[in-house]
Amino acid sequence: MAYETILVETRGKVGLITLNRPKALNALNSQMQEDVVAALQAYEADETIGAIVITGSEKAFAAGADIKEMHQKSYIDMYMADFFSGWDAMLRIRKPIIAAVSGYALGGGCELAMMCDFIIAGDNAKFGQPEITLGVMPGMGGSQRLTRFVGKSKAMDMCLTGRMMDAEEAERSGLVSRVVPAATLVDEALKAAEKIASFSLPAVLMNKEAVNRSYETTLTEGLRFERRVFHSMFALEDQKEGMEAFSDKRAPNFRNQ
Ligand SMILES: CC(C)(O)CC(=O)SCCNC(=O)CCNC(=O)[C@H](O)C(C)(C)COP(=O)(O)OP(=O)(O)OC[C@H]1O[C@@H](n2cnc3c(N)ncnc32)[C@H](O)[C@@H]1OP(=O)(O)O
Repeated sequence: MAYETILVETRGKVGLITLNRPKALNALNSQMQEDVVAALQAYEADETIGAIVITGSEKAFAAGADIKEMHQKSYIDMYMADFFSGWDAMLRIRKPIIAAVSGYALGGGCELAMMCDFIIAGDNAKFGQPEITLGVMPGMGGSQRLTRFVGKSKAMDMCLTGRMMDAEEAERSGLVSRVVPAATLVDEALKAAEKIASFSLPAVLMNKEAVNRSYETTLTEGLRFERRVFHSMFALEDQKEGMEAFSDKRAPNFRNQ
């Protein structure tokens, strides 16, 4: 399938989506939202794919929602279109998605990265929620997800001052899982995705679901959910294979069953 605003390549069991509006620093317009969601849904349906990486350019993962597309819209335009709600489809993707962030991840760019399952940052990455400088506030989840990642104090600081956080601070604050040299960012993200894709797909999906559940429920309910899902994994052939392979001192051969 051809996309207008992204490049899509398959590398073995990994889907790689590259945001591709370089002249606008990958500003996220409605077309890009449609393209990214469609590509993710295609990878979700593709049985050969075990994990997905989303990346941008060296200068910008994405410099935010497209201000030029938005700025003339009225309240009723935004409300009736439920503007940005198209991104919610990303949350229904069950396969893991890694954001590989180089350069600017601002506003909607930071929010898109946070919608992924984890973020690997290049050492040149800069994160921010600068909406306050435009007279608005985050609208793709920044005020909620950033607060969960980095805590109230830093999230307030970022949203109220609009300042950027560099890669080192982002790692220290828990926003990103690791920082790597910008030159090797995509390779490192692909390596992580290949590792995930080498495991049992149902086990991967259940791990993702359980970690995400911790954001939505109490500790008691989350622990109960984890135990039930863990028990259910003993119905998988891949559980037998994984544990037998350990005992036999050989590599497991997972069949996603
Ligand atoms: C989703 C919500 C609700 O949360 C809201 C948002 O996301 S609002 C957007 C938040 N993002 C920003 O406010 C960042 C805006 N961009 C910048 O501040 C700067 O571009 C920069 C600091 C990231 C980089 O500066 P510089 O290197 O000087 O490049 P520029 O010349 O400014 O940009 C190059 C080119 O890209 C266009 N651009 C950049 N960001 C956006 C954007 N968010 N929307 C639309 N277009 C953007 C910029 O206008 C330039 O294009 P031309 O004007 O030269 O055609």
